[in-house]
Amino acid sequence: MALDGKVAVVTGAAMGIGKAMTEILLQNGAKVALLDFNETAGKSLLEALKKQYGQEKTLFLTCDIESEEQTKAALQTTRETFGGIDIMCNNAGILNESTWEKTVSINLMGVIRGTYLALEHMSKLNGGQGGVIINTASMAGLGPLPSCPVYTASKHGVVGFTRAIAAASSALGYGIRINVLCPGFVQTDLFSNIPARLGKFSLLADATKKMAEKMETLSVSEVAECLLELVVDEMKNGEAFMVLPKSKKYMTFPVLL
Ligand SMILES: NC(=O)C1=CN([C@@H]2O[C@H](COP(=O)(O)OP(=O)(O)OC[C@H]3O[C@@H](n4cnc5c(N)ncnc54)[C@H](O)[C@@H]3O)[C@@H](O)[C@H]2O)C=CC1
Ligand SMILES: CCCCCC(=O)/C=C/C=C\C/C=C\C/C=C\CCCC(=O)O
Repeated sequence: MALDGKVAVVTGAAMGIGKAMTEILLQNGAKVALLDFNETAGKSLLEALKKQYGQEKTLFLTCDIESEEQTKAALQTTRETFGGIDIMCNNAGILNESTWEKTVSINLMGVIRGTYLALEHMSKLNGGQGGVIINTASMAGLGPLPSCPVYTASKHGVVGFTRAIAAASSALGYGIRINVLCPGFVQTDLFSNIPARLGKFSLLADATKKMAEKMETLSVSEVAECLLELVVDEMKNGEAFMVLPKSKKYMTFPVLL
């Protein structure tokens, strides 16, 4: 898919990986609606992006993806402002093993919500133009991160949901490709204050830091490059793309049928 003139939505766009995704989409000619519940960071980023890319290329919408009403309204406003939605990046996520229900609600339910609401605008069965949806999981969606059982569960959920809805999209003719990104450790706010995020597993903080040192960390722009690959490559549907500093690979899974 060529990005010039296309319309993208990025959740969790104010900081970290979402910010880098927003920037790479803009650099490649897309218009981007930035959704985030951090209004201060979102508005400040918007101001900088408008100076760099022009007034008409971006939009910031305060949106908590836990809220059906706010997410629905944000997608409607994006469509009314830019004329449609071609690319949906369900990226917002948290890591907090203490408030574990919230971790599941944002990381898994937020991705499902964002996908279903985007399909209403994008699916060819609803009169949409088709397009591509990219969900952000993690390497913890492919294997266990012992210090973060609930985060791990939420990310496995994102991988499973994405692969199944991608197969459904293909079988039912939605005209939408749906893929999932699975990065290793990335230098962002989420990857800071680790003991405080782990709750009853804080004793495993040192082991987690050692694991991250051994695997090495990614920059946000390395992850954004992989998002771009999944967006532009028309052959990619239902893929789980594992991204590490020195290697990236499309995962293979057991064939069930
Ligand atoms: N940093 C890392 O090591 C890795 C992160 N990931 C995933 O990448 C995604 C982005 O994470 P980072 O950029 O690292 O985190 P971050 O903490 O730097 O940025 C997350 C952004 O999402 C927003 N956000 C959080 N909850 C939200 C909600 N309910 N509604 C709207 N916005 C919300 C935050 O305000 C923030 O702007 C997450 O899904 C995370 O699980 C995946 C692999 C590794
Ligand atoms: C404090 C931790 C921050 C967590 C952020 C995050 O999502 C990082 C995850 C990094 C690694 C995930 C850990 C375990 C994955 C294990 C195995 C994957 C196996 C893949 C394979 O090749 O089969």
